[in-house]
Amino acid sequence: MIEFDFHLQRPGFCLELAGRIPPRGVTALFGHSGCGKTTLLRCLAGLEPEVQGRLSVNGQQWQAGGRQWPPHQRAVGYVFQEGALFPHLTVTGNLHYGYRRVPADARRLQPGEVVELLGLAPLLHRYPHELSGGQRQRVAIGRALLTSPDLLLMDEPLAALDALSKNEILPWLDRLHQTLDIPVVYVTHAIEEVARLADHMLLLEQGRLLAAGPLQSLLTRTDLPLAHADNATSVIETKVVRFESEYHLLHLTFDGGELQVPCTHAPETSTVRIRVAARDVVLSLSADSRGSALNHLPARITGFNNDPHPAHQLVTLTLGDTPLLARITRKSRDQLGLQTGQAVHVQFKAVAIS
Ligand SMILES: Nc1ncnc2c1ncn2[C@@H]1O[C@H](COP(=O)(O)OP(=O)(O)OP(=O)(O)O)[C@@H](O)[C@H]1O
Repeated sequence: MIEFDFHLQRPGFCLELAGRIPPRGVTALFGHSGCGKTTLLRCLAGLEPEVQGRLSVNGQQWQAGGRQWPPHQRAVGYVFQEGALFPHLTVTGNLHYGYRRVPADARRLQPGEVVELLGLAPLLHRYPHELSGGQRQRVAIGRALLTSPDLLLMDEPLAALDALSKNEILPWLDRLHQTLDIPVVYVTHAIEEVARLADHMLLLEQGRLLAAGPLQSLLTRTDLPLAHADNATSVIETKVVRFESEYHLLHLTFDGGELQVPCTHAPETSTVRIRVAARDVVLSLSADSRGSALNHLPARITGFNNDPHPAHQLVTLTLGDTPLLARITRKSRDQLGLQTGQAVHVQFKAVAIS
C-alpha cells in the first residue's frame, strides 16, 4: 500500500492531499487542468523538495518527520507525455540504461521479458528518430519498467499521440495491466483511457481530493462530475463464456446477466471489461420490445438526476450488483412513467475491452 499526506504551498496554488494508492492495478488521477495531478506525481517521485508531510511505500518511509528520500533513492519509474528517450542510444541502449543502474539482486524484470511484454523485438536496433510516437512511448514504458520500480508514474503518456497511435498502444497497456503487479499511477484527461485501464481513481479538484475509490463506483456516482459529462460511461467486469466465431461475437457473463459483444478474435484472458456509454442505454418497460439490440437485461432504477442539458435525465440503475448509467430524455421518463425502485429492461450497445 502507498499512503501519502502532502502539503505544498505555491504562489496561487495549494496542494493539500492525503490518500492511498492500492498496491496492485492502475490508479487514475483525474481532474481539471491545473488541479495538481502532475504536482502529486512529482511529490511521489521526490521532485518537490518543498513538499511537507509523509509518504510510505510498501512500509518504507520515503518521507516522514521533515526528512525525505532524494529522487535517486526512490524506486520510481516515470513516463512522461513525450517519451524523452536518449536520442544517441538505440532502443536496446535505452532499455538497458535504467536496467544497468539497478543492483542485480533488486532486478524484478529482465530485458527479454519487457521486450516480449511490449512487443519491442523488431525495434531493438532502431534509434528514437526512427520510431513512431506510439513506438517511442512503448520503449519509454519499457525503460521505466527495467528500473524495477516499486511504483510506476505515467503522466499523460498518450496525450501527444494521434488517435491511430493511441489505438496502437492501448492494447499494450491493457497487457501490462493484466500482467504486472507494479502499482501504476496514471494521469490523463481522457475518460475513455480511465474507463479502459484504471482500477481505482483519485479525483482531484484545486489541489484537494474530491473523491477516491474503485473505478466502477466513481464513474457512476452522480454527486461527482464524471457521471454528468457528455461521454459518461459505466464499466462492467465480465467473465468470458465463449467466442462465437461464426458471428464474431463474444459471449460474456456477470452478476447482472449475459452479454454479447462484437470481437474480432477470442480473447487471451478469461475476464473482459465492458464499457457502456450512458447515451447508448435504452430503457423499456417490458422484455418484448427486443428490436435488434443484442444486449437486453433486467435492471432496477435506483435514482434520477438532472443533467446539464435541460432535456435530459441521468438515470442510475443496477444490473444485479453492477451500477449502470443511462441518459434519457425527461419526456421518455414521463411517457414511460419511470420511478425509483422500478424494474425495467435495458438495451445497450457495449464495447469490450480485454
Ligand atoms: N514549477 C511551478 N512553479 C509554480 N507553479 C507551478 C509550477 N508547476 C505547476 N504550477 C502550478 O501548480 C498548479 C498545479 O499544476 P499541475 O501541473 O500539477 O496541474 P495538472 O493537474 O497536472 O494540470 P494539467 O492537467 O494541465 O497538466 C497549477 O496552478 C500550476 O499553474
